[in-house]
Amino acid sequence: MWRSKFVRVAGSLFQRNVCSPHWRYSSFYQPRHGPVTHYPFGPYFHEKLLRVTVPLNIYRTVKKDAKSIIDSDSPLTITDIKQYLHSKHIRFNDGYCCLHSPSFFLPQAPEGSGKERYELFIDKTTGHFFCKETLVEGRWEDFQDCIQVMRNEGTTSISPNVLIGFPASLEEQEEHNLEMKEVQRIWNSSVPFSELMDEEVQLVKTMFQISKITNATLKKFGVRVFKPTKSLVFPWFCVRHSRLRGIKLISASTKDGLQVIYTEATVPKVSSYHNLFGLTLIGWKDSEVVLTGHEVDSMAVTQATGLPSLALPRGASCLPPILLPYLEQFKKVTLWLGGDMRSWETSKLFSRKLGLKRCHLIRPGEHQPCAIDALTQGKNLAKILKASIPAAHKSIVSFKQLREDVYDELANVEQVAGIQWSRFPELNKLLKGHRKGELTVFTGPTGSGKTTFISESSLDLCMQGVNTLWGSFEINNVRLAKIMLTQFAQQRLEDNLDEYDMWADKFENLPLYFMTFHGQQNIKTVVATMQHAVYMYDISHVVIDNLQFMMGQESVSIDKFAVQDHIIGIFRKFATNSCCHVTLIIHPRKEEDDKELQTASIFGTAKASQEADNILILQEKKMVTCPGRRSLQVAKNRFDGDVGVFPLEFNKVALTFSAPTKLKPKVRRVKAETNDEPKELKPIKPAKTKTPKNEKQLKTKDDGERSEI
Ligand SMILES: Nc1ncnc2c1ncn2[C@@H]1O[C@H](COP(=O)(O)OP(=O)(O)OP(=O)(O)O)[C@@H](O)[C@H]1O
Repeated sequence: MWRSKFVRVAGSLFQRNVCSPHWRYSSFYQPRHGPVTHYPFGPYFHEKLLRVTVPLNIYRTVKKDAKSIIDSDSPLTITDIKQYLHSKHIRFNDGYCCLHSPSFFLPQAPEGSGKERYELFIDKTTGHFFCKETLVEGRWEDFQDCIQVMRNEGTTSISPNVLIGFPASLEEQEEHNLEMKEVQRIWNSSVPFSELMDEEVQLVKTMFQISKITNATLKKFGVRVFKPTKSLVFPWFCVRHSRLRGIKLISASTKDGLQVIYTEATVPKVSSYHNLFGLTLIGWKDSEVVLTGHEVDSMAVTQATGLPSLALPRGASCLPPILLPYLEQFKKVTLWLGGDMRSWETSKLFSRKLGLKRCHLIRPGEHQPCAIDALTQGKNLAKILKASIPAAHKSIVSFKQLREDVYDELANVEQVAGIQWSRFPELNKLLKGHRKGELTVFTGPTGSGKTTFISESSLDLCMQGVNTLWGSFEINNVRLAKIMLTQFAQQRLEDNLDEYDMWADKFENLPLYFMTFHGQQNIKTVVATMQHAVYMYDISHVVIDNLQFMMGQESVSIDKFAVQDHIIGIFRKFATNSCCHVTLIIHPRKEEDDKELQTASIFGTAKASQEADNILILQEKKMVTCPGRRSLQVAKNRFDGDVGVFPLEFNKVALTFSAPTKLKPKVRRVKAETNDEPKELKPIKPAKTKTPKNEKQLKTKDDGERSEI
């Protein structure tokens, strides 16, 4: 569907093709036929990523379209941004994550008058800009457009309404209005603690384990109680206008009359809920902040220490770059995201995003739990904060600096082993868990169900909060999402269409993103997109289906295995540097009818197999007596060396491989010879130049043919 957007700039209407990567001003307008999308998050890669949810933004509309692919271009760098600003004589200060510039959406104070306010923030990584005063935001291209318009008009400022010319669709507007009504309704019917009876206050505090939080603190942070659902209500106020923008509800319920379960809900939905809880209490002179993962932790910190504290909107799961401008004023940021190893790992990653030099980390441990627990246990929070360690590390360290880390690994064996699959306990037994920074190579015969299996296993992790990015080059995103949704609902939704919205609503809230690539792709572009996704959405698991789509088809004379090794090396480096797990699906290089696949069936040389931390093979034949049955072989496991095989049962209705709980399959362990070398690895001579007969015909499944190599 072809749609255009119109932007009203300084009184003129310019047609804008938001799909074009090079669109600038009207004279640069390049019409291009195809679907139109607009993503507000980044200057370059925004059209290569697709989230399941549609973030609602009143200034911008965001459209989902699986086919919105743009040609490759060189990524934006901080040097590009600075050079542009210099060339246009735009003043700026270098901040931690952003460049700060006087906002051209406000009347400009004369240079050197001392009245200039550097309220416009330009993200150093993406070029995305945000004016804290007017709340106008946009892409780097939009920034350049505004400058161009001002130059043409001979003005030094521009109306903030310039970017409001992108109307949201009626449907989105309606959804937004409904959400705001809901926010107001819940807020108006919620009760401040001061209006509750003493017994009620005690009951609520006991239920939410916040007995040590005083009524004064709850009042200061504006927390209320919504009686109909027995929930705590945390407000999201706009800092500028004190307007209510959203709410977070935390409800408590009991399971089996014993265990208390807390559930969280936000309006608007999580993807657009960008509240830094506590922001309204921050003064412009504050130069130090404690960043926590939960609202109650922030309240505990402020109450116990008097220090400003902010809570991230989605806990330790992500730090959306749109929040970074609000953290620029702080010279010291202490990350105290929780009391477990996962929060610790995340705080190390977030400190990279925030600027290592200003970040300090609280190391979780028995004596340093999360802030609310520390308060409840009567610990000295100021002392814990004082013991925080600088995030910046030196290139050379001694064991003295490592000893605490080593102790943590020994004392938290389960957490170090990674996230556990809930649908595949056999994988937990062999691999022990899913860990950040590893490279898993997955193979299996053509059409054996590789995509189906990895789809379910990645969904399993995603449902547990692992931020996941799919690069599906073979089947399009609609088909992939359909498979995942079926696996999520564990039923044939074709026969239960009335349940579609209910499942889709739940599915939409998963931290799941798709690259919009399809067919052959350049590895550099793919990796750059992955890097962007890690920055924007804190992705910790990337699935690539499959490597053959990055191999290129032009030159038949190139040694294909050398290319494959090279690509595996690139993914290895990405996994390590970005602390992100990469699962790479690879077609086997040879399939012989009567033989099981081996590690050597995938790789050209032993070097490539050494790069992988885990090697998984979906075996189709011979492993079990019943023909057509599948089993999963863990052929390499660098974490602890355990390898083995277990049968898989395919459920055609739910498209799942996970066995029903009653019939859990048994794992057959195979002792690995070494940790690093797969058991059945044989030295293989690199293949010569001959291309397998049908390799040249590599096509996407949507081209109507299966990929065969
Ligand atoms: N164990 C199984 N038994 C029968 N059908 C299966 C099984 N696993 C998957 N399928 C079905 O086979 C088809 C192909 O599955 P899938 O695309 O996952 O295979 P693949 O190994 O990724 O294929 P390719 O080698 O072409 O990439 C799908 O329609 C899927 O539902």
